[in-house]
Amino acid sequence: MIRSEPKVLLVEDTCALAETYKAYLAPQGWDVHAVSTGAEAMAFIGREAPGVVVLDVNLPDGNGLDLLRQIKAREIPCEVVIITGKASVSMAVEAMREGAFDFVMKPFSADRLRVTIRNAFDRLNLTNRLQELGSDRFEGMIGRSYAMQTVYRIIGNAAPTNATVFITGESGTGKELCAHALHQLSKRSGGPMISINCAAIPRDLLESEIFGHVKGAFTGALADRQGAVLSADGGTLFLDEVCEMDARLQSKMLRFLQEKTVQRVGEDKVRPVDVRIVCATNRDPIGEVAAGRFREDLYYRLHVVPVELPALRERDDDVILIARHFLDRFSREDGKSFKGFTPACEQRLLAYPWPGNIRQLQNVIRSAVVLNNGEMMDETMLPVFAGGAEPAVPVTAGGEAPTGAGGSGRGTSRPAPEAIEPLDQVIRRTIEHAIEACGGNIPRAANALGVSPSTLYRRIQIWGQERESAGE
Ligand SMILES: Nc1ncnc2c1ncn2[C@@H]1O[C@H](COP(=O)(O)OP(=O)(O)OP(=O)(O)O)[C@@H](O)[C@H]1O
Repeated sequence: MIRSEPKVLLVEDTCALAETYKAYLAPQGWDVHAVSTGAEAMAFIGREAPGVVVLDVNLPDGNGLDLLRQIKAREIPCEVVIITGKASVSMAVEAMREGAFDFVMKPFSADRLRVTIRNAFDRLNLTNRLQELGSDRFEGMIGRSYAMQTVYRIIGNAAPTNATVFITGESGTGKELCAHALHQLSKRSGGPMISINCAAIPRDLLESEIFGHVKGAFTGALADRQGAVLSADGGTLFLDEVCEMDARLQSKMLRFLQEKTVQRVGEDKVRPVDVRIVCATNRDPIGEVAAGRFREDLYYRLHVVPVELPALRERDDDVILIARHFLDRFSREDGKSFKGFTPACEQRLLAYPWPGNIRQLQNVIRSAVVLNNGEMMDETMLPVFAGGAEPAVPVTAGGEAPTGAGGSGRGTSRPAPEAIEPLDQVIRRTIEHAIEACGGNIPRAANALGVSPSTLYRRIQIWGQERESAGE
């Protein structure tokens, strides 16, 4: 269980500076401790579990980045704020990529340090709330797979900052939903969020859609248009399919990012704007740069915090959680009485590769609810499976398939309904078998099963809790 006491650890080897920071933080009522080396810091963290660690990048026994990596590798539940000088700012940027909450550059005011630490505590509290909820939802996103937990953590860390976020992922993986989460969790959530799909707007109109125009600037400019950038002032601008911009627009975008000013088409006036950029693509942006279709300098300007959304087929059993959510929602909306999926149907949902990801899953379930009736949805109601994707029969570590699992493929003989083993039971037996076969080594068993160790730890925890509540 994550602890969130307002305990702050300062890791700073210059005594005078440590005392100054302590004095800065004294009025906040936090329990502030200072140590001067990385080794002392790790010992303190292990013993006292501070909520926030404020870390100088230069330490006598290594650098702050190494310490940050140790904290992250051990999954220690705390937020890390990096203190950096001008000379080591690139290390601080690297630290953000490695999961630091924020960095403050020397010299900084007492207020800057206090606000950053307060934000870090807010972030930690939010994370704790999510942990308590079992983390299967985050700002409208459903899923508790390891891959999605990582995404939630990056969103949570990036949201309160002004850093540009670059979201990649196949079509339908939730890139727009992710952009909304970033806006909602930011301090800009009271401001506007403007979305522009660069692929959906004709290329010759895109510039004025983004930057605006004045009446008469070109044929068809019948009235002034503010444009997305000015409309997003004080908020977030989401540029979807950003790789579709042509070369001219890419240069204009680069200038805008450098100067933070905007000039509408046909107007001399330059206006300052305060906009946070989130962009997304389902292309491979590096490939687009290599092919000369996307400017490298623009790519690096935009690619500050990358978020990679995994394909649905890479999210363990999230597909079931999401499918149940859609089944429930559409059943309610359409006045149907579906309560769940049959075990065989869930196996087919898990086995299917979902090339159109969550959008495809949503559409498939929507039409199945409209076209069918009953309490349990079975695989015959989902025509997407007619293509013949075989169900994912969990294979035990010994190599054999457990009895009663699967067998619902078209053309194979069906097992008797009473022979069907509940999916949870099949999964549990498979996992227990794998752990036994790997001599109790959970990471090795996870590797053999093709899931993350945290998936196994989570399941083991749940079984423990079930045993406890059953009084075993
Ligand atoms: N984790 C999730 N849980 C529940 N619904 C989701 C999740 N991710 C996406 N969705 C839903 O799936 C649909 C597609 O999501 P979204 O439009 O964000 O995808 P996208 O990656 O932006 O797609 P595209 O690349 O085609 O623009 C939306 O209806 C969204 O609400």
